[in-house]
This record gives sequence, C-alpha cells and structure tokens, in this order.
Amino acid sequence: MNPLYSVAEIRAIEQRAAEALPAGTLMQRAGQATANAALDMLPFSTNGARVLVLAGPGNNGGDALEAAAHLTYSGAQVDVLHFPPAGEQSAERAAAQRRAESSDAIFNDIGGSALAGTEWNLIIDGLFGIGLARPVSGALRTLVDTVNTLGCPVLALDVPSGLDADTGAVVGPDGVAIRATHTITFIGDKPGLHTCDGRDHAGQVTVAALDLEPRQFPSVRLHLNEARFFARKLKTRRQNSHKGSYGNVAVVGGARGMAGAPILAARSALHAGAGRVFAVFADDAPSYDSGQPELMCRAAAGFDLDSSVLVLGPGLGTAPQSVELLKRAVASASALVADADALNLLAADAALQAAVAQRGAGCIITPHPLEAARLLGCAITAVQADRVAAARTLAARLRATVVLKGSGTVIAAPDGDAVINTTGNPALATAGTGDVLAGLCGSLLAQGWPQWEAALAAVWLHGMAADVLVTDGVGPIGLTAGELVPAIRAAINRLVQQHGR
Ligand SMILES: NC(=O)C1=CN([C@@H]2O[C@H](COP(=O)(O)OP(=O)(O)OC[C@H]3O[C@@H](n4cnc5c(N)ncnc54)[C@H](O)[C@@H]3O)[C@@H](O)[C@H]2O)[C@@H](O)CC1
Ligand SMILES: Nc1ncnc2c1ncn2[C@@H]1O[C@H](COP(=O)(O)OP(=O)(O)O)[C@@H](O)[C@H]1O
Ligand SMILES: [K+]
Repeated sequence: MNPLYSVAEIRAIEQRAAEALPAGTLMQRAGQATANAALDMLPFSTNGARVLVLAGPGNNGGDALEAAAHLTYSGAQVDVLHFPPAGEQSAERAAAQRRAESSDAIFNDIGGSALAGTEWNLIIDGLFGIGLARPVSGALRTLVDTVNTLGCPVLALDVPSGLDADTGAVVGPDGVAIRATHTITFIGDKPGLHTCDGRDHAGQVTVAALDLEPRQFPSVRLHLNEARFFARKLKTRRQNSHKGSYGNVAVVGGARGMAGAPILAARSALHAGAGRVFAVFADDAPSYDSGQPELMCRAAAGFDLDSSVLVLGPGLGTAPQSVELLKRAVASASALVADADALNLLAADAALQAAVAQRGAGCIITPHPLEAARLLGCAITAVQADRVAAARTLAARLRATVVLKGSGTVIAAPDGDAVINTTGNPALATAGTGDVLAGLCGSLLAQGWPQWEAALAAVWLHGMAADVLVTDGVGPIGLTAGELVPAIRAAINRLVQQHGR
C-alpha cells in the first residue's frame, strides 16, 4: 500500500522496536542493508572499487560506519570521512565506530581537492538523516556542494542529507542537500523523498524495513499513489451502451484571448472517454474547433450549467462576467472541477468559498502552488515548505478534493486522507498541461467516478502519459500539452485492459 510515515511516526516505531531487541540491532541491520544496496551499485568485481563513506555525528553516521565495515569485507577500498559528535554519542554508534575502525576502512581527513580528484565508484551519504535540526552549514555545506558536482553514484542513507524527511524541502532559506542517485530509507518510506525537492535529491528510493513486522507499523493516512487505489473504478464498456452512458462535460472558461485553454481541457475530456463535451466560452464562442470538430462550442450566456459535469476555470479570466459564471457554477447541482482563474476568483471571495464548502455535489480543485497560496492567504514558499499540510488544510477548509500540483502532486481529501503521486516529470512544466489535467478529472467524473478516485486516477494517468512520451523521446524538452492527450487515451485504455471489469 506504500504508506508514508512522518519522522515522529518513524521515531515511535523505532523506539518500540528497539526496546524488544538487543542494543544496536537496528543500526546493525541498517548497516547491513546499506552494504547490500551498495554492492548492487558497485561494479561486478568489487575488488579495489573506491567507496567514500560520509559519516555524520548522529545515528545516521552510525549506519554509515556499520556499512563501511561490511563493505571492506567485499574487497572494496573504503575511505571514511568521519564527523564525530562534539559530545556524547549513542552506545550503538560507538560500537559501529569501533567496528569500522578495526576493519580495513581508511579513516581519512580527505580534503576537497582529493575528494574531487578521485574517481569514486560510490559515495555513501550518512551525514544526517531524520535528526537534521538546522541547515547544513560551514565545512559540511562545502562538502555537500562538492559531492553534488561529482558525477558518481551516490547512495543516501535514510534521507539525502539536508532534506526535510517530512516535507521534501531542502532545509534553510538558501540550503543545500545531497543529490543522491539512490536512497535506502529505513523502517518505512517518508513523504519528503517524493515531493517538493525530494525527487531531485532522493533518486531511486528503496525501503529497508529492518526486519520489523507489519504489526509494528501503525496505519497512516498518507500513501504513495498507485493504480490499486482506483483500479476498481476502471470499467470495460458494455456493448449495449451509447454516448449518454459516458456523461457530459462542459469546460467553462475561454475569455477573449484565452480560448486555447478550454479547448485543450475539452479535448482531454473527450479523449479520456466522456460521451459529449462542450467548450463553453465566457465571451464569444468560435463556431467550432476545426482541429476537434466533435467538440460543441457554446457561449456561456444561456448555457445550462446543470446539464454537465463542469470544468471551470481554463482561460476564464477575472472580469465581472467570469465572477458571475463562477457563482452560477458553484450554485449548480453539477459535479465541479475548479482550476486556474476559477481558483483565483475563489481566493478573493470568502462567501464563494463558503458556498463551495457547502456544495452537495462536491468539488475537485486543482491549484498549482501559487493558486494554493492565494487560496490559503499565505506565501508560495509557505505552501512549498509543507505541501501535504497545505493540501490537507485547503481540503478541510473547502470540503473539497484538492490536487496540489507540482513535482510529487499531493491529493488530499477533507477527512485528512492524502496521497503523493509518483508519475510525471518535468516535461509537464509547459503551458496547458494543467488544462489537460482538469479536463481529464471532469471526464472521469462524467463517467461516474467518485471524486477521490477520479482525482487519483487523473493525476496518475496524466503523469504516466508524460513518462511514456519521455521514454519515447517526446520530451522532456519540448513536449506540448496537446501531445499529452492521445497518450492519456492510450494509458487509460491500457489500464482498463489490465484492471477493467
Ligand atoms: N537509533 C537506531 O537504532 C537507528 C537509527 N537509524 C538512523 O538514525 C538516524 C537518526 O539518527 P539521529 O537522531 O542521531 O539523527 P541524525 O544522525 O540524522 O543527526 C543528528 C545529529 O546531527 C546533529 N545535527 C543536526 N543537524 C545538523 C546540522 N545542520 N549541522 C550539524 N549538525 C547537525 C545533531 O546535533 C545530532 O548530533 C536515522 O535517520 C537513521 O539513519 C535507523 O537506522 C534505525 C535505527
Ligand atoms: N517538474 C514537474 N514534475 C512533474 N509534474 C509537473 C512538473 N511541472 C509541472 N508539472 C505538472 O504539470 C501540470 C501544470 O499545471 P499548471 O501549472 O496549472 O499549468 P497550466 O496552467 O499552464 O496548464 C500539473 O499537473 C503539474 O503537476
Ligand atoms: K543521509
């Protein structure tokens, strides 16, 4: 189920587990798991492979020292750059240090130029884990900067040093963190490895549970997204069905000069399977979309907002008639996806926010971090400093399903459940991809999906489409939002083939 644990939860699990085990057992297991992971990353013949172990002052350093000793037995040449604690150290760390010192590991006060001048096969980052208490500074900051310039594989222990394990933010206003190619994280997975700066620093993440049993883990309300959370909603089409069986979507936006945004969202809704799709324009409507004549283009004035699932916001603008449209949409009985300018207008109107919270038909909102900041009345840095908390706060306040976009999109429900998405990549950092996502959410709602599963599936499919396109060389540079649309269609059909019933 890919649960994600906070630092406080990990500490509690660790403490209870440690009480039932001989002293030092967990650190020894962490060291052994690290050595195994390191061997997988080294050349087949480990003899003479150059490994640099960075061992910090806490128990993260203890894990690294345990690993250093193990790795010498494989024939690797292990150098240890050791930062002993200024004061007392834990008994298990002291034992790990003794083991490393009596192994063939070379404790070496290796300087910056020697560090940068050596061809390391692997660097193991055991500077700081979940005990990081302040920004990495001074000589350690220089060390992190140097490691980040080297092109060699880097295995981070528990968390890349400098990264906040709860939030994925690099600690400090101008902080640094190790950019690892791999992270082996202990006991349970951590949210900070998967959102905000986490994905750039953690690389490939594996979890070493240190032989703890499932009963030792509490149930949590934060998970990584996976198809099994929404697979039961994937339905094969009945033979005896028709366009009315797959619902109507109306994308409402497209103020003068911004007609492209609703068209992208509407095309996305159509290709994701909605039976009928309207593109509804705040100002004059074009007579039709020549690239997608299946869409029905309408002016908003007089359009029946109760007839379709509404995707409100793409290119909506903020003129007075857009505010009126938003009010009509919120007051309608239709399922609603609010995006882009709909969110900016909502942020400026407390009464409308209250109306959204009271909607019987619910709401999915899809803010990017700036839109979320406006809705929360805070700075964008505050949103990014704790994306999961920001999404949960918004979800509770608006009683909506919140999709907080960005690297490691967070989906949150009003009851506190939250999920971090794993698909997607920076190819999506281009105009219009958010419109495509909003249209996809609306399409799934129109096909009868509940809000929560629709949001989870839409974010997963949108990211998966981008991942497949990048694998095929269509991006990350130069992917266009329109190219996502057929890739999403392929991804959803593939999922239905796998899971549909
Ligand atoms: N205790 C155990 O038996 C186990 C510990 N584990 C490891 O232990 C780690 C947690 O250990 P700790 O609680 O000792 O924490 P860390 O090793 O992450 O760091 C804490 C130490 O670093 C210092 N420190 C924090 N931020 C600093 C900064 N910016 N600059 C300089 N010094 C700084 C603290 O004063 C303290 O000495 C986990 O991340 C994990 O790697 C796990 O392997 C599980 C088993
Ligand atoms: N670096 C990235 N990694 C993963 N996903 C990204 C990245 N950058 C953008 N995205 C995704 O692309 C979409 C962008 O949406 P948005 O910012 O609303 O753009 P627009 O308004 O131009 O449509 C979101 O789904 C977001 O999560
Ligand atoms: K670390």
